[in-house]
Amino acid sequence: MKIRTLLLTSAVAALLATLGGGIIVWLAVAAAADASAEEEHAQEASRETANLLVLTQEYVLHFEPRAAQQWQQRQAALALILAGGHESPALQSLRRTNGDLPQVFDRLLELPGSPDSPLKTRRQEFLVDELLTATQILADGAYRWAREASATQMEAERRSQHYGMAAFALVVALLLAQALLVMRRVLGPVARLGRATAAVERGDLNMRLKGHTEDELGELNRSFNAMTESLAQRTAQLDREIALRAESEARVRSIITNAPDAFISIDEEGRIDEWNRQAELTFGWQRDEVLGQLLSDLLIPPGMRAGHNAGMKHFVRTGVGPVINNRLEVNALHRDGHEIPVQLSIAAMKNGDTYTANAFLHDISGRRAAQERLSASEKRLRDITNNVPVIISYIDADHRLQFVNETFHEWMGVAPGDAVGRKLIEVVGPVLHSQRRHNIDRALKGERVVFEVESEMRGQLRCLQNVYIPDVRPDGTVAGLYAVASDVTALKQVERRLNELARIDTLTSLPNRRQLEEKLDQAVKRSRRSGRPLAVLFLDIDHFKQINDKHGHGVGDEVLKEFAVRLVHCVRSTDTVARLAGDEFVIVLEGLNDSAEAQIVARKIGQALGPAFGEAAGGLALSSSIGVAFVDAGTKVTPEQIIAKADEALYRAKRAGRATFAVTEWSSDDLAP
Ligand SMILES: Nc1nc2c(ncn2[C@@H]2O[C@H](COP(=O)(O)OP(=O)(O)OP(=O)(O)O)[C@@H](O)[C@H]2O)c(=O)[nH]1
Repeated sequence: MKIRTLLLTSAVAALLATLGGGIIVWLAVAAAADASAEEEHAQEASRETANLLVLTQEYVLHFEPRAAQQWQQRQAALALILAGGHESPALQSLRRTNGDLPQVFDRLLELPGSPDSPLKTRRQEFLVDELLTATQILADGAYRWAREASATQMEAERRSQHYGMAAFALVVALLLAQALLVMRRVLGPVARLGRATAAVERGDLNMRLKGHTEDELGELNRSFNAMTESLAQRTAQLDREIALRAESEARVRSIITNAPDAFISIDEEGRIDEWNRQAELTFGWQRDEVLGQLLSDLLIPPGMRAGHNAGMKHFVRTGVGPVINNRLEVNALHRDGHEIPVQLSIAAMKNGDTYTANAFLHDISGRRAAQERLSASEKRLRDITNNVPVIISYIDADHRLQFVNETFHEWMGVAPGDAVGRKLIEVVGPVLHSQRRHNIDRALKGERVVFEVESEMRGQLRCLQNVYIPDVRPDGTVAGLYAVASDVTALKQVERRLNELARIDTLTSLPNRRQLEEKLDQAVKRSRRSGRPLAVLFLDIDHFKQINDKHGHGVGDEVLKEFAVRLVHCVRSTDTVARLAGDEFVIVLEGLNDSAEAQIVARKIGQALGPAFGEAAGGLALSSSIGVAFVDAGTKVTPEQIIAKADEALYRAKRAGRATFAVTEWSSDDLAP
């Protein structure tokens, strides 16, 4: 049952009981009052009857009229008294007795004052006696009535007291029962709830109440449990959030403390309220020294303070300013008075109606010095690149020129300002571009390329040695290429000359062994292509050693020179006459029809040597032995094999007595594989 219903029911019961008890008590009290009034009435009647009896006795002694009058008045008053009161047999008897008295008294009055006869005397005595008896009876009756009324009144009073006590006891009992009920059903659970609430207040959110009755306290218990459960969850959630926030704050503080940049925050008055470790390192002030100090006094150079303070005033009100949310480079004061270049980032923080600021300051002294060093280095590099006689350029992956030096300007006639940013083909033209395109592509694929190319630049043919170096990013992709082009035209000419010299016999100006090998190789290939045979004649001056020995090496040299000239005259211009070494010469005859033609040439040489040599050559007559190797167009032999065959034939000619020639006989073993 609901407590409210229970309390209401018990209250109604108590009320009804109290009401009933009250009515009973009231009735008892009323009865007692009634009995009391009756008792007073009876007492009064008793007193009056007693007085009447006294008056009667006085009257019957003297029979005075005044006494008679008083008796009558008293009797009438008694009649009036007896007329009231509760009807009862005793009262009715008293009324009757009192009502009979006047007749007796009147008869007594009717008697003369002094009886004059015994009869009268007797009659008077009889009437007196009757009157006294009746009055005495009346007095006795009134007395009894008074006693009875007094007993009745006492009984009524006692009863009313009993009823009052009983009602009081009932009310007390009911109140006690109700109190017990309240204690059992309300105060106990409320006390437990109070203890549980106190426990919750102390922070014990695991407190749960047992006893899930269906009354209000049961509901309250459930609500309390739900509330503590919710509180526990909410508290746990809050704890987690607080922990997360604390962790986040700790992280932020750690980041700020250990930030590589100086972190400074200022309040709306421009006073410092945060100063991290890097700020200490950068500006030389310790955190404890600067907290509460004006930023402008510590960090702003004197010349900038007025502007700073004006800007601060505006910023504090509006949250905006030229330095807010911008990255600027400014100068700040170090503790020792020197200025430090710093990169400044400021964020505004709204704080009620005003704004405060958080600033990160990064000391860029090192960077600035590095920039200056870099600029100087770049300038030096530019000076160098502009003054070296090579083209230095950078071509990006899109084939656009991103750098060219002054030499490029000089050779190509395009100023760096007109070349940078444009496609290479637009700057150098399609011809030069096509000469380089393949190698550019190779370099852009990551290959270091070195190549030579001859290009006409501003009407001048230049032989350029190019080095393309790929610009490889850390991830392996190629951003572009560095191109270095050196003009090796002069070098090439020297090289060509050296090459020629290396392939020419300096004494006779004939091709030497090296050039002979090249020319023979080409001749063999031509022979195969043309199908025309060729022949190689291997010549050696007979007894040349003796010329040297007899006439000296100078004469020997002259002999060799004139010998060479005579050989050249014996062959066609398309043939090759070469000096191998010492007095050994080789002639390559091309475009032959058969071996007979080679033999004809051999004989012709023999005849050409017949006349005496010039004066410088000592006027000598000499001869030569010749080995002839005839090579048909279809014969697959190598130049070395041909030379060897000719040498072999020469040996045979020497053996045959010199001043003659011998022709090679090829066997199948001689064929090249
Ligand atoms: N003057 C001169 N002599 C040279 C030169 N080169 C080699 N000789 C000499 O040429 C000579 C060659 O002699 P050989 O061919 O071996 O002998 P030879 O006397 O010709 O005898 P045969 O060849 O058997 O007839 C050597 O004495 C070399 O010193 C040169 O450039 N100038």
